[in-house]
Amino acid sequence: MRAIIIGIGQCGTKIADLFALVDFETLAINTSKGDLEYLKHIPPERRVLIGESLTGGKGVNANPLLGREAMKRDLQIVMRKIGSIIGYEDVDVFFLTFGFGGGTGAGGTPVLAQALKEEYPDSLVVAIGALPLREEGIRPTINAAITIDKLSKIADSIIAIDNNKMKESGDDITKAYERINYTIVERIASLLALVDVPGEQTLDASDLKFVLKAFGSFSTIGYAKADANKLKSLSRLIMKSFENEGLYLDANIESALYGLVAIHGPPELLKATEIFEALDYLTNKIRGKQIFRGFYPDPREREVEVVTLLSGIYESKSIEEIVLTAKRYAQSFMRAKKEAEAKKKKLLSGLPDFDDIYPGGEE
Ligand SMILES: Nc1nc2c(ncn2[C@@H]2O[C@H](COP(=O)(O)OP(=O)(O)OP(=O)(O)O)[C@@H](O)[C@H]2O)c(=O)[nH]1
Repeated sequence: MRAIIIGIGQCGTKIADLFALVDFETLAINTSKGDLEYLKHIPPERRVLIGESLTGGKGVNANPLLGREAMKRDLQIVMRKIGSIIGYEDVDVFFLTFGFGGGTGAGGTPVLAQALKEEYPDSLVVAIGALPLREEGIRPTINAAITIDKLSKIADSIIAIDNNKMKESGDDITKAYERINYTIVERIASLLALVDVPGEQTLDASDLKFVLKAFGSFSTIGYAKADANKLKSLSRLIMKSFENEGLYLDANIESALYGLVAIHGPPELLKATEIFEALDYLTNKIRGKQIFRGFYPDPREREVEVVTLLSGIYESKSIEEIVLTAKRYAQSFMRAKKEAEAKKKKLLSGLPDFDDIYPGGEE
């Protein structure tokens, strides 16, 4: 299974940087030179500054029009860089990490996603984006809603992470982002690490690709972990991984089409009856009724870890709130603009031109 992680913008490159720390192939793309320099683990030759002629390397200040233009202008450089990383071996999935609320990520990601789909039609393009916090105001919400709409027509899946759900009250924002990013990478890396690994029942790259090829709908990844000597019920732990508190998006999992569950832990604890009890429950719960499963008994392991990927989700409160707020705002903004234009027109109508008032200059 070959995955390439491409971070776009500040949030996206910080997340990609953590993936680099755990040895994934990564690329960082940003309009801000300073933010690119700040990365710790992605090597300098895997960092691409875009839109320098547009922004002077200073970022786009949450303006997705500039983010889009920056990516368009330097798309050839970006695609050449991606081509040089790929070489001759196929890529199964491109994961694009970004923040939905900013300018570089929100504007640039759909442009890159489209180019990747055209150039690598056999690879999946999966967007992993952080949704803005409510307190950030209306602009990030609008950026997010419009980018969700665009990506839903291009990407195979959108793994949306709701910062509101993941932020704990009292968290300072930098710490909160660090923790959220770490959680995202831990979950996705744990899942990818189990694909193609020999186990009692193995998940392979084609299972994961099947689940992620979900028509531009939403996906979410759940997670639960317990100390082997403290585990009371494995089926309860598995169910916890796809209950609301285990997921990082408010989503109605009953609306999911596909699921994939990977369970890793000491062999004596991976009891088939308990696993099947939980997986039957999940299979009956989701609309698509298809669950892929992988069990990985590992005698060295002292923890039981469950990663659950649910895809084909069309009902999510987190997404609905953003889209409806953006739509309400856009409608009232356009109404206000129309009223202001009508007022201006009324106020200015009936004014003469200069030559109606002043004597002509040709006399
Ligand atoms: N989870 C998470 N979200 C983040 C992080 N940094 C920013 N965000 C969110 O992402 C959005 C801003 O995106 P950024 O990546 O900072 O912006 P950008 O794409 O670099 O675009 P510009 O800064 O406008 O050039 C906001 O809505 C934040 O809530 C982060 O490290 N982790």
